[in-house]
Amino acid sequence: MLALQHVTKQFGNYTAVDDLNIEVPSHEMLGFLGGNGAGKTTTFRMILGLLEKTSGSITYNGKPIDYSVTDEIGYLPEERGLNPKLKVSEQINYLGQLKGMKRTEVKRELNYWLDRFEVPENVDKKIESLSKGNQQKIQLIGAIIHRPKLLILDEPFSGLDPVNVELLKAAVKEMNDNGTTIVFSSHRMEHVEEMCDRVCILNKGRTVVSGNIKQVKHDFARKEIIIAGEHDFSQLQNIEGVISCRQNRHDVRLTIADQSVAPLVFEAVKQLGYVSKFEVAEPSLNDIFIAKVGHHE
Ligand SMILES: Nc1ncnc2c1ncn2[C@@H]1O[C@H](COP(=O)(O)OP(=O)(O)OP(=O)(O)O)[C@@H](O)[C@H]1O
Repeated sequence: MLALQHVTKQFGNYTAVDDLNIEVPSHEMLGFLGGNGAGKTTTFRMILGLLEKTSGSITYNGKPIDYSVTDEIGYLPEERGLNPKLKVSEQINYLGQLKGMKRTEVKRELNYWLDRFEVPENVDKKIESLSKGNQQKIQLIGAIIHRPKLLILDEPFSGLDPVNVELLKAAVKEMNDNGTTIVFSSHRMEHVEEMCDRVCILNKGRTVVSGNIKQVKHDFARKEIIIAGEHDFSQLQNIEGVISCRQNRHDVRLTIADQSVAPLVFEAVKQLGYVSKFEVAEPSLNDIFIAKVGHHE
């Protein structure tokens, strides 16, 4: 279990992370969301001991994180740090040996991941000759080469095309299925929604939402109603408790203040006539993010 209790980080008078509490049980995956400057990278750096916290406690399996456990941890930093002049095999060998691996082990793992990421031909190429997306694959391989028990990924899927996003997501999911505890930051709500058990949303250093994603959605009072039919539904937005009404190409989506508004909307829709769909759905993480943070950059 990774546990952060009352963690605060101040840079001078500026509080970048404010009284943060997070628990990630072993084998679970936490999605760490927040706008630009919310404090995600600062939190990761404190977990890894790269940055001193101002106050609070950070423990992994009940103990402070120090050099005795760093070999169990993998980290994909936001500022990618590969040496452009090295060959892929040299770079990964260097990182693997820092984690105490033998050359033969590194070679076996590297070949496995290069195959998984569909770039086995890159093994002897210089990093600087690879595309940005392929460099990112190598950087991720560097973070997971030693099969860490705890994996911290700062924006692992940013800047990738959709095919490569899927490849890297599948790898991260595989690590989690094999028992690795994972924390990753993202600006993409749907990645977190799809992959994680838990979520923590930060806004200006403070937690605005935290917990099991199903529970967070359940507890969030607002719901979404999806209606499909051939009528003009615009009058529905006049019903008390309807917060917004969006007409999409194939359906209409209403945000309602809480579940009790749904029967009122249903009665009004019945008056209009036949509809092919009427569904009361849990809000998406995107809805929750926008409601709690106020915008989505
Ligand atoms: N070394 C530093 N000195 C002073 N302020 C800093 C330092 N590092 C970060 N900050 C500030 O702390 C705040 C949080 O930054 P951080 O990089 O943790 O945000 P983030 O959530 O990772 O943002 P992004 O999504 O844009 O990467 C920002 O206002 C940033 O300017």
